[in-house]
Amino acid sequence: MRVGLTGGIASGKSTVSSILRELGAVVIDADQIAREVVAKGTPGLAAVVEAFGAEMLTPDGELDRPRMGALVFGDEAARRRLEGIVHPLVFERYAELEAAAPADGIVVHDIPLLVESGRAAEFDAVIVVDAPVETQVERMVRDRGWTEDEAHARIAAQATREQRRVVATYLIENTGTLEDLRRAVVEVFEDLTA
Ligand SMILES: CC(C)(COP(=O)(O)OP(=O)(O)OC[C@H]1O[C@@H](n2cnc3c(N)ncnc32)[C@H](O)[C@@H]1O)[C@@H](O)C(=O)NCCC(=O)NCCS
Ligand SMILES: Nc1ncnc2c1ncn2[C@@H]1O[C@H](COP(=O)(O)OP(=O)(O)OP(=O)(O)O)[C@@H](O)[C@H]1O
Repeated sequence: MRVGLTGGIASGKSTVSSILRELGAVVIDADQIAREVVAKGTPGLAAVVEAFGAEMLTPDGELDRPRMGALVFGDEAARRRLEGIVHPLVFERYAELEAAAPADGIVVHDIPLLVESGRAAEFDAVIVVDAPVETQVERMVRDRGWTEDEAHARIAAQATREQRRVVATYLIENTGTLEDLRRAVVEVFEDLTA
């Protein structure tokens, strides 16, 4: 069964995907693939440098992620340009991983931009992790050291909570404790495997 998992930034999506993995699901993580395709020395990173310049590299030759983030989340045209380079590479790698995934069992597709890319209908079920904007911002400021403005800029580049809710087969409202979250995920998993 192909299950989509999505949620706004810092909504708790990675926490949900790791609980699902523990419960026995296979998880394909789009954020992780998006990092791999621009790892040091890849053609993907070379294409990014060609488009945005060598100043987007760290002295070690890695993508300077904070710098790239500061550019693209303040400039929509730049973000679209980066997505135009990275997303086709992600799709390619994604297709390989998907072909290698088990045919039975639960395969969770952890895709932050699932709604933005209009792909919800491709899945047998979609899990949406939702948290209030204030909670998202609080977590980003605490965990990533961003300013509130930087946190809001990321949220502004994404679908709204309402847009995500309409595609949800399962809506997990992550407003309680981590224990509450785990309970909600177990419930969803049990329903998926019933
Ligand atoms: C700009 C980059 C280098 C910033 O890196 P950084 O380490 O700060 O963020 P990271 O990649 O860990 O992403 C964290 C979260 O940001 C959000 N985010 C990332 N890219 C985008 C985007 N293009 N649009 C909206 N939100 C995004 C997602 O919620 C994601 O979970 C990086 O996010 C990137 O390469 N983005 C373009 C590729 C992309 O669209 N990835 C998203 C899933 S395929
Ligand atoms: N219910 C909760 N109570 C307390 N902390 C939580 C809860 N849910 C998630 N967190 C914490 O909030 C932070 C963000 O969660 P997580 O990394 O799962 O979000 P995410 O949606 O995957 O974020 P990103 O979009 O950045 O990948 C983590 O430090 C996580 O431990």
